[in-house]
Order: sequence, then structure tokens, then C-alpha cells
Amino acid sequence: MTDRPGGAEEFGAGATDADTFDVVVIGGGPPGENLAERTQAAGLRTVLVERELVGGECSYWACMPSKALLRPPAALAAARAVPGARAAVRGGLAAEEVLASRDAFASGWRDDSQVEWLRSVRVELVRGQGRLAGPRTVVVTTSEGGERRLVARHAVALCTGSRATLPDLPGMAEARPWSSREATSAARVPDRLAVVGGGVVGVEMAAAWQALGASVTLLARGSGLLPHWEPFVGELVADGLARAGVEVRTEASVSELRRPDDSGPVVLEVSGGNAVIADEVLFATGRRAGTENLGLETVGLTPGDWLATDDTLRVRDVPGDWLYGAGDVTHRAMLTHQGKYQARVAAEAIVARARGEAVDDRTWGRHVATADQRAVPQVVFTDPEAASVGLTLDAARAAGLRVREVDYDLGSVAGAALYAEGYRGRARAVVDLDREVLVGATFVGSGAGELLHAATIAVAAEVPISRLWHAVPAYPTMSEIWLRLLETYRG
Ligand SMILES: Cc1cc2nc3c(=O)[nH]c(=O)nc-3n(C[C@H](O)[C@H](O)[C@H](O)COP(=O)(O)OP(=O)(O)OC[C@H]3O[C@@H](n4cnc5c(N)ncnc54)[C@H](O)[C@@H]3O)c2cc1C
Ligand SMILES: NC(=O)c1ccc[n+]([C@@H]2O[C@H](COP(=O)([O-])OP(=O)(O)OC[C@H]3O[C@@H](n4cnc5c(N)ncnc54)[C@H](O)[C@@H]3O)[C@@H](O)[C@H]2O)c1
Repeated sequence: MTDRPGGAEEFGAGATDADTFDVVVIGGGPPGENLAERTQAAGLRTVLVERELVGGECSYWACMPSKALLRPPAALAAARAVPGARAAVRGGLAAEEVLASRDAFASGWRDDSQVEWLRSVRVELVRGQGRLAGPRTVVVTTSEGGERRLVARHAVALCTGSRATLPDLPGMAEARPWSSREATSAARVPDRLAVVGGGVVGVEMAAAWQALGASVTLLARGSGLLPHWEPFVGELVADGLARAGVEVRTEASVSELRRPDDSGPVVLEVSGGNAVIADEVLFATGRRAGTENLGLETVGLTPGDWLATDDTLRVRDVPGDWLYGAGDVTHRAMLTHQGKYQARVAAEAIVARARGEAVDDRTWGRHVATADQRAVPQVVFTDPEAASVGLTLDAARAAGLRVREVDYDLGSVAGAALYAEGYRGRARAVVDLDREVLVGATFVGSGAGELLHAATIAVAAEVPISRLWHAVPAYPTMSEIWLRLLETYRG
């Protein structure tokens, strides 16, 4: 599969044979790795360009280290919530051990094992900063300082992720704020931590560092936490954080920061409220594309923008079927599992087009990432956990669907009562009344994340409610929430 009409030389002036590949992938996070593995396995010679660590943000500064920080307090809380087991819990969290375990989950910020895996799947690695230099051409400023021009016969895939975005406030530089990187990799527990932002990173990191021993103040500028979720989610998560000792302040906008003494505390001025004094401040205020230096202008796109893709992950407005995107950079659903799904879809689409085979781009077809619009699952690993898939009630209504919400107290099912004394939780199903299928589900409560995949299957497979009725949950598990929701719906 190497010869293609109008091949390498047409696009990559001066390229040597060694620099001509079938597929060039820029960015070695989970989507980039998966895409490269799959195109290579299908017989397309693939090269991966990575400027930092193979494995990307997720492995070293996001999913893995953050969950390594959050699992120990969740385990401790779970044991404390069970009569008879509670007595065996002596003492609190061993912060040093948690940090050491986190370091191990982040592989000590070394990518040797990932590089070894790449070698095992026969994907070539070029270390350096890649950028487009016109159609099908990528120039890499290598780690050694040289330049390498790579030409793609079939496809270039941009899997370059996202970066934390911090607001431009007075005193920001002087304050030396943490971004999600420092929040997931810091070696010491600050006495006082201010967290700005009530989104997913904000609530998870507030929970983690409070459990590790910091006194955390969480400042959210809106009226509640996790604003894109069902309203009860933010309320229950805020309640859980407050119970853990976090000071949660809503309607709190930071206007200015000061750290007059370099080794002293940072002061955050908060509009309409008391100033916050902390030893460190984390800005968990969202992400940006970070595509400024990716050569997008050489193919008619705008540097800095997110990549707009069609459902086969082909970048829009670039002629010739050769430019793809997967992962955060597409802004479709900024989660590792969705990025990997996009990578699987994109790889299959690239292979089909390279072979001249038909592309199945019908909704839910083999070569489209339909789930990005219909069935994105996400778990927030706070205590209580929050888990959702598909549309919230508001989003479903905004999409013009005729829907009904079905709510139930998760704490009242037998499995939850056994799971934890005084279990607090809630569940909501959003039913499309015209098709009688589930279009969204949300669960909040300890261990709720493990309830999610059943809902993801129901939403993605569009299982009729009448058939879901026959999916009997085992007694006494928390999954009995499904029976209660269906009974409530049927009345
Ligand atoms: C604190 C935190 C916790 C998270 N927790 C979860 C979670 O629990 N579950 C979940 O599903 N998601 C989670 N996420 C989101 C998840 O981390 C991202 O969705 C995921 O990392 C996206 O993968 P990606 O490959 O698109 O981007 P990245 O992981 O950012 O990888 C992109 C890679 O491209 C490289 N790169 C960029 N530009 C270039 C270039 N020009 N040349 C060469 N290489 C380049 C970068 O060095 C990087 O290695 C979390 C995010 C954060 C910030
Ligand atoms: N468990 C998980 O799945 C998980 C965990 C962490 C992150 N992530 C992903 O990473 C991405 C980034 O998360 P995030 O929390 O950084 O972004 P986010 O968009 O979820 O939340 C950012 C929050 O910051 C607020 N904000 C923005 N500017 C502000 C300002 N100047 N002052 C105060 N508040 C401000 C926003 O209103 C928003 O509520 C998300 O897409 C998320 O899906 C996932």
C-alpha cells in the first residue's frame, strides 16, 4: 500500500525515501498512539512525532496521576462507611505514600515503557516538534535541533491535545499559579490551596489536595459547581467537598493576585467577597487548542483554532482527504476514551480510503464517531462520584427532543445501603418520549462510576424502554437503580 497516484514527491519537495511514510501522526497522547498502532497494523507505514513524552497529558499530568491521588481517599472513605470495617481504619491518609504511588502511576515522568510498546507495534518514533508545511508534509524540529521533513502518502493526523488556559489577571505572573500539570505532579502538600474554577479539574483537585492535608478553598464564578451537568450533581459534589472540609465559594470571581514575597503566600482578591490567602493557587479554568505553532496556515486553517472535523475525523475545509484530527484538539469531547474512539474511527477511515474501499459514514456506521454527539460517558472521581452519559434534561430540550426526566434516590436501593451507611446519591434518566429510548443518564454517589457503562450501552444502542424492562438487575446490587427508574417511568 505504498504507491499512490501523485505520491510523495508531488507534495514533499526534497524528501528522501526514508522520510516518506503512508501516515504521519503528530502527538503521542492516547489518540495519537492508538491511531498510529492501527494504521501500521493495517499495513500503512506510520510514523509518530512527539515533542515531549509518549503517552501525552493523560499518562503524566491528567487522568492517571489525578486518579492515583483520588483513589486512596475514596478507599478510606468506603471502609469508614461500613459498620464493622470502620473500626479497622486507624489513622488517616499517608500523604507521602499517596504521592509515591502517584509518581509510580505517572511512570516517574519517563516514557520508556510507552516507547517500548511503540517499538513492539512497529510504529516509528520521531522526537521533536512537528508542524505542517503544506499538504501531506510535516516538518519536525527534532530534539537534537535538526529538521526532518516527513511526507505522508495517505494521511497526516493531528493529535496534539490541548493546554490549560489561564485568565489574564493582574498579578498572575507574580502569583506563579499551578495549572493542572502542577496540580497532578506537585511533590509537596501545600498548607493552604486556593482552587479557581468549578469544573471537573477544579472539583477533583480540590478533593485530592484536601484529602492529602491541604486546607482548600474552591472559588467558582458561577452559581454552582459542574455547570454542564444535571443541577443536582453540582449540589451533591459541593456538599461532599464541604463535608471533607473544603471551603466552597460560588459567585466568586478572582479579580487580582499578589505574591509580594516570592517565598510567601499568595493573596487572591475576590469580587464582592473576602480575599483568600493561600500558599499555592491552582487555576482550573479550562483548556485551549494550542495549535498556534502547528503550521495550520500552510493548509488554509487558522493557527490557534480547534480543528473542526467531520464524523470520519477528517479536518473540514482542507481539500484532498488527507488531513485528520483526533483527541482534544478536535474539541469534540475532551476525554481520553473518546479520543481513543476517534482514533479507532479515524484509523479505519484512513485505511478504507487508502485502499479505495467504501467509507461507511451513516450514523453509527463503521467509519464515523457518532457517539461523540450521542453517548459520551464521563466520571468525576470526587466523593460522591458523578457519572453521566448522553444528554442532560436541559440539553435534550435544547436539542428539540420531547423528553421526560425520571429521578430516583440512589441511596434507597438495597445495594447502596449495603455499600455505605447513610449512602447519599441520586439518579436521573432522560427518556425520549417519541422513540421511547434513553437519551441520557446521570448517577451521583459513591461507586456510581461503575453504574455508567450499562447506561452507555442503553443510550448508544438505543435500547427500547420496553426491552430494558427485561434487563433484570441482580439483587442486591446498586444496579437495582435501573429497576427503580423504569418502574418510576412506567408508573
Ligand atoms: C487534570 C486532568 C485530569 C483528567 N482526567 C481525565 C480522566 O479521568 N478521564 C478522561 O477520560 N480524561 C481525563 N482528562 C482529559 C484527558 O487528559 C484528555 O482528554 C487526553 O489527554 C487527550 O488526549 P490527546 O492525545 O488528545 O492530548 P494530550 O494528552 O494533550 O496529548 C497530546 C500530545 O501531543 C504532543 N504534541 C502537541 N503538539 C505537538 C507538536 N507540535 N509536535 C509534537 N508533539 C506535539 C504533546 O506533547 C502530547 O504528548 C483529564 C484532563 C486533565 C487536565
Ligand atoms: N474525570 C474526568 O473525566 C476529567 C477530569 C479532569 C478533566 N477532564 C477534562 O479536562 C477538560 C478540562 O477540565 P477543566 O476543569 O479545566 O475545564 P472545564 O471547562 O470543565 O471547567 C472550567 C471551569 O472554569 C470556569 N472558569 C473559566 N474561566 C474562569 C475564570 N477566569 N475565573 C473563574 N472560573 C473560570 C468555567 O466557568 C468552568 O466552570 C474537561 O473537558 C474535562 O472533560 C476530565
